[in-house]
Amino acid sequence: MPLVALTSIAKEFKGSTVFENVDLAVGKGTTIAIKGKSGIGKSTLLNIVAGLEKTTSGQYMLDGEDLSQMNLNDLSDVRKRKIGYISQHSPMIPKLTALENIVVPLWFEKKRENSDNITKRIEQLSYLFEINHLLHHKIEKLSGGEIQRVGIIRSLIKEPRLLVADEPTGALDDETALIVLMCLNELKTGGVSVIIATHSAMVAKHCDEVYQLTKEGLIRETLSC
Ligand SMILES: Nc1ncnc2c1ncn2[C@@H]1O[C@H](COP(=O)(O)OP(=O)(O)OP(=O)(O)O)[C@@H](O)[C@H]1O
Repeated sequence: MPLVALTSIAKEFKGSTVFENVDLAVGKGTTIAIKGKSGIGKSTLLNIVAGLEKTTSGQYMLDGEDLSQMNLNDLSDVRKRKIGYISQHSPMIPKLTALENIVVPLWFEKKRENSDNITKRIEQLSYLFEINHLLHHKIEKLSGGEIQRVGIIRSLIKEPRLLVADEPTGALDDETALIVLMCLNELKTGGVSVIIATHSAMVAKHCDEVYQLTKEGLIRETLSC
């Protein structure tokens, strides 16, 4: 069973159709790139996948749960349990350290997880993403690529099954973007599925599957070697 299954998804804003007939199946540990011209609806589609927005019609199954039938409260609960989200500019608190920013999502947890487990997870991820030496540095002193890696670790702190990334490398130069991409690809080994909206051919090249979003649905591209 795929982790994500979208069937005939359509989205309208005030009666105007953004897209329709969107079908997508995302396996565990798979990275997916969604391309498409500006304004076609990539962010809207990712917001739906991230549980931030409702579909107008169609079915969205995530890990066996039907998100298309849920109200906003239940969607928020699924988001907390199963979905991580990053965008082009991960919002950070500049005067706090990288580590303090990473644990912000845990401030709002009713049930606190064992802090040894959290510390271990942050250590592992920060070594993996090569920012372990920066954990106690203030965010305002870090580069864009370093901040983006802090953002990815923060989005993974609650061990989501799915990471939704809206133009995660859009504000970075190619070299830094590649480092961030490598980090995202590393998540596959832990079974996390990643869906990335991007304009970048380089980003798409590093994903397992690439799709073009059109008004009539998603079209899979064949990858050339
Ligand atoms: N909340 C909203 N209310 C009304 N219209 C919206 C809303 N959000 C998005 N839209 C419209 O939906 C369309 C798709 O927008 P979206 O941001 O998803 O496109 P995109 O493909 O991500 O664009 P870009 O590549 O430029 O970021 C646009 O025409 C936009 O104006």
